[in-house]
Amino acid sequence: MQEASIVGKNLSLGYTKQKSRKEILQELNFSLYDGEMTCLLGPNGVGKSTLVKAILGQLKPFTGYVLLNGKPISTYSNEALAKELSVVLTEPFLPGNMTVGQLVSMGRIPHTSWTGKLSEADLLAVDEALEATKITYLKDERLGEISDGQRQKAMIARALAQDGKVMVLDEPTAHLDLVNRFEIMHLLHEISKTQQKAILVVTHDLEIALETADKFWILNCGSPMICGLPEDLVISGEINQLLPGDRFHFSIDRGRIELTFSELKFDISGAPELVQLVKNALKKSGIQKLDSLIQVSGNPFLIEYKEQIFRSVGEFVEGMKSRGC
Ligand SMILES: Nc1ncnc2c1ncn2[C@@H]1O[C@H](COP(=O)(O)OP(=O)(O)OP(=O)(O)O)[C@@H](O)[C@H]1O
Repeated sequence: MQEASIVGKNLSLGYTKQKSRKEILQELNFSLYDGEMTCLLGPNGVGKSTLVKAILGQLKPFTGYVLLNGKPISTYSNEALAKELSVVLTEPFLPGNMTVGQLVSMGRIPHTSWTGKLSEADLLAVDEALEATKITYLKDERLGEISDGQRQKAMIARALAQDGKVMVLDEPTAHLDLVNRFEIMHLLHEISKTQQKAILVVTHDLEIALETADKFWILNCGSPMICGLPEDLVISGEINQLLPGDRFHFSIDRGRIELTFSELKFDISGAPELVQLVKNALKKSGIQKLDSLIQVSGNPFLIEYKEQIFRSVGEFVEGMKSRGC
């Protein structure tokens, strides 16, 4: 039986201004399981940060409750909460002259005595956190003199040193390049497994989340939150709730978001990945209709159309344009 450190029951969340209530999310039910990385996805403004605030005990629900280790989160003191919940927020203020080691040591604050002095156990926890995030070599570097990806890993190391059972990260990969985004998400997934932590990551990176997350929570305006295995949500088509309108869809075959070509009239034969590339190029160049079969083959790549051979997609598109298509 899986253990859930965080449970939400019948939550309705929102904000109160003067005496009027603005309800943002209704009827939320969820469990954040230990040893799993869950990604929270949804369009801008749907209420992801609002839900995170409720999970962190910073926003009182209109109705329902959040349980942390089986106890209402509202019954935890700030100190007790800091021992259970580690948070990595977007763009925190970090003094540039602080070293990575000092930042990670800050994660131990909830555990130190009033003197603030780090014990042997605290120092060990800091070293372990640096090691788990593979940044021991950065310990003495200043935050102002390392890359964004390295700084993000340092923030994760600080959260790890805090040693809460639950880690909540709000867009930890924002502003990072593709490789760093993959690396951070893989790292978080690895930590969830090796340290049996319940990790919640707010992200807009659908494709990387699909590769790395154990569970998805999908928020969409006006519909109930969807919780499930990413793979099941792809198979059921529920993943498409993240792709509003009909311009895009999620392709099961290719495991990625694709343009929907319903308005395009092409008859193309060949390997699906090559067909997709040719369709993309035709669509971008404004060609919507070709009346004969387009045959695409690889090794060597060529396109045959009305008995004419084209050796690249560019050559084909130019050829079609010159025919006035
Ligand atoms: N303090 C606040 N007072 C009143 N309304 C708020 C407050 N904070 C957020 N909102 C509103 O709640 C809604 C959800 O905002 P929230 O920040 O939770 O969305 P989000 O999904 O995290 O968006 P994003 O992806 O852009 O970060 C928005 O309509 C927003 O205007």
